Amino acid sequence: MITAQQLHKAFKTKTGTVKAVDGVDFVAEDGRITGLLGPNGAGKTTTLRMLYTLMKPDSGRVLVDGIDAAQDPAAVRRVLGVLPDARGVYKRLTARENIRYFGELHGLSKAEIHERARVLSEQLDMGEILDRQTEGFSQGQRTKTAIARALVHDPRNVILDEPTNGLDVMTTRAMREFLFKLRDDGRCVIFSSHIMQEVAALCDRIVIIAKGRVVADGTADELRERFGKPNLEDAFVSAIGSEEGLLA
Ligand SMILES: Nc1ncnc2c1ncn2[C@@H]1O[C@H](COP(=O)(O)OP(=O)(O)OP(=O)(O)O)[C@@H](O)[C@H]1O
Repeated sequence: MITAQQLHKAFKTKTGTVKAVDGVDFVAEDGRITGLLGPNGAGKTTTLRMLYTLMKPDSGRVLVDGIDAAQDPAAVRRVLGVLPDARGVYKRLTARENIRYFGELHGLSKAEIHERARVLSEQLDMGEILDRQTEGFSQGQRTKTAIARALVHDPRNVILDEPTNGLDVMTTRAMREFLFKLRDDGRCVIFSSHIMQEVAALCDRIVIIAKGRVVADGTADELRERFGKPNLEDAFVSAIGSEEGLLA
């Protein structure tokens, strides 16, 4: 379970201060897919970066399985798998070597790494690419490698920044199935997207973020009811107060 409590993060730029995240609160439960939905620049990536300990909040608290990320970031990382926005796959290594490297960083044995690579490559349909050097991989192949690498230590919590970004229809469908499987295993899955249809298709719970704040939070049905709209798209427009972000 991942809890974000009153997260704030501002960046100083040459032209002033940008409040990227301005009081974000939500709880992502186990066995659920929680989607952070918001237009470009809403603060999704910054929120996720604080959740996975890459960035310290100016104020507020992150708890992962009850562990305070500020007090014990290493323990948080052990129970977390992360697909960051920059996939960062090592291009001199094969996909399997990328997975192995992360497994070694997590202190897994050779046998454990071998088994996890087998299971993940099967689930992500990576058979043909597993032993290819990743240089020249397509976006989808890089994303799969980065996901397999992120999950090598079988974490209970999974955070994915725009996991279907740039994927074709078939790969997106396969990715959805994969995320459903993670959920059905009882994991806590959080992902971000600016594509409403994507979030609607995948999420049990939707957290709508605009201008660094949570403007609505609930199931698709709850959001439709709350805004008195027949479909999620209209509810989303009402929640964020404009049509920006719909033109995915
Ligand atoms: N390192 C930084 N320095 C300055 N401003 C930043 C930095 N990181 C993020 N921002 C600003 O914070 C705001 C939120 O950015 P963030 O990347 O979190 O949004 P996002 O919701 O993930 O957007 P997108 O859908 O476009 O990826 C934006 O205005 C962005 O320009």
